[in-house]
Amino acid sequence: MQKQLNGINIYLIGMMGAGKTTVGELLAKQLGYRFIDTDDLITQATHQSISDIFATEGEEAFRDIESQVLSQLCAYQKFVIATGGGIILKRMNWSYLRHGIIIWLNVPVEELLNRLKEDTTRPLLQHPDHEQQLQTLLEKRKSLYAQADLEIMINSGDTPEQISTQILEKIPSILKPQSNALN
Ligand SMILES: Nc1ncnc2c1ncn2[C@@H]1O[C@H](COP(=O)(O)OP(=O)(O)O)[C@@H](O)[C@H]1O
Ligand SMILES: O=C(O)C1=C[C@@H](OP(=O)(O)O)[C@@H](O)[C@H](O)C1
Ligand SMILES: [Mg+2]
Repeated sequence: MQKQLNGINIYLIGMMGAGKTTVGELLAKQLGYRFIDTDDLITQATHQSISDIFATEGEEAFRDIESQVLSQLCAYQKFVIATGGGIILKRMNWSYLRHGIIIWLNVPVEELLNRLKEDTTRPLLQHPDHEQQLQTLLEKRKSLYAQADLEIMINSGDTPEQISTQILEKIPSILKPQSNALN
């Protein structure tokens, strides 16, 4: 598979709680790729938690930093990149994401809710009604997530290992044949 990928990066997109970070780490191991999470890069670059950035500088400032971090990743190869759930919002980010293979982890709200019920780290989930908040965000974002190269439908009970395997099985179907323009 690595040979077929020819070093191209893999970007995981999807709602908060979709498993981008969890599945991404596994997928990287199976591909012999390195793993990176854009939120981690942002925290390292700013020495602030994501929540603190939202609280002190606001969401727009966070989105600008997120975009800068993403733009720098284009220079690298052989990475599985777990993105933040809102990375699809900025049109400019798609020009960076399109450097790689974009995979949407599509998880139903009830499963997201189940996974995030104890979560206190995500600033956009501080709304008292988590289900309503997730539903509203997903409705706004679904058409953007759907622009991914590959959609992985995930159901409750699907393990990270099963999802990673499913991704590996489906990637060949979206790889463009290597052009043999020189022959
Ligand atoms: N396939 C899965 N099944 C059950 N729980 C999962 C699965 N993938 C991730 N989780 C859990 O869901 C939460 C969010 O996972 P995470 O990888 O941080 O998602 P994201 O990066 O998309 O926000 C974590 O508690 C994680 O352990
Ligand atoms: O959905 C979003 O807008 C966000 C998702 C978070 O990342 P995860 O998707 O890893 O939770 C993080 O980037 C920030 O809280 C904003
Ligand atoms: Mg994450």
